[in-house]
Amino acid sequence: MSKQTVLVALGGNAILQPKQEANFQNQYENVKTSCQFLAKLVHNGYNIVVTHGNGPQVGTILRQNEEASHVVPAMPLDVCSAESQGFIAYMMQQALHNELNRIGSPKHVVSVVTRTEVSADDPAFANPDKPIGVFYSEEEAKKLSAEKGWTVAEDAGRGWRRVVPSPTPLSIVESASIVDLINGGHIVISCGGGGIPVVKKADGSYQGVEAVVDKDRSGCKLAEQIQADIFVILTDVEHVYINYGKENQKALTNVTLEELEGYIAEGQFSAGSMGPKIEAAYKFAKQGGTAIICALNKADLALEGKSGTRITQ
Ligand SMILES: Nc1ncnc2c1ncn2[C@@H]1O[C@H](COP(=O)(O)OP(=O)(O)O)[C@@H](O)[C@H]1O
Ligand SMILES: NC(=O)OP(=O)(O)O
Repeated sequence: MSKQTVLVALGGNAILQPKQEANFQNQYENVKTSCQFLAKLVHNGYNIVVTHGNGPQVGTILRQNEEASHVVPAMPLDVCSAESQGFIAYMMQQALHNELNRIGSPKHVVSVVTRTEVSADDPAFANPDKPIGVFYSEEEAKKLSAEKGWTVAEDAGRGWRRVVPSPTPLSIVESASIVDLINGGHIVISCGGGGIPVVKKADGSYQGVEAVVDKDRSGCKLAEQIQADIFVILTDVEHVYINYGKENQKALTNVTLEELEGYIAEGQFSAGSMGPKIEAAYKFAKQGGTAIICALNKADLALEGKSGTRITQ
């Protein structure tokens, strides 16, 4: 039987936990731990393509650029996205290579600078809602908004953050090259931070735009374009739950699209946290694939059907 291709989307906690300082050492230590779990999947015989978030990192890079603009020219947000993609991919490439060597499953790990096509007319450009950077109190966030002209918003009950436009991904520009790399036996890290947002002009050329694409939504698009067998969204909870955080909380293990539609209608999944993951998983399953939402440290068990929430038609 040919190997199954799994598109793995790594959540923010896999790189930086909410209360940690965003220094290199903290992020690299987290990435090293995450790569132990990714290496297990490779060892268990899956082809893996890894994508990841960049919200905290792209926000920090943007702020560095803005604060230092009197000394060195500031780069636009799409360039900051590219920087964050390269920085995170470097950590993962290094950590995954080292872990695969350690466990005796050496493989080539390669990262692709990936662009995501979006529409210049996407209504998200007039309605910024993607949180980036660090968390603030409401008071600090409103002060920064007044001083610097930022748009700020409350982020899923966790504090206040700067928000930027997050258009819908239409297509992953490098998907054909990613397929070639998978077929060549490489482990591919791609589409990090949702991909660098670009718009296509009438003459076929692309131009970067200032936005940050949601990594779960672009992960779904990439999974579709590379015809992945399974789309796994790794986060910090073992399952998707109904009545999450309440006394009658219940873990979902296997769920059909019809059941999921009911839960969505009941408002079971918070916008800004579980909501986008459910949206992406639903879309992938609707096309006939298997989507799994599970905890990073149980990814191998989830692929065996022993953990996580599995969404199918
Ligand atoms: N119905 C739900 N089931 C499980 N987790 C939920 C639910 N609703 C909200 N959440 C929250 O979603 C979080 C995962 O989303 P998020 O923090 O955005 O993930 P990541 O940064 O890993 O991409 C969980 O830690 C949990 O607090
Ligand atoms: N781009 C993106 O979705 O990043 P986070 O997952 O870190 O918010």
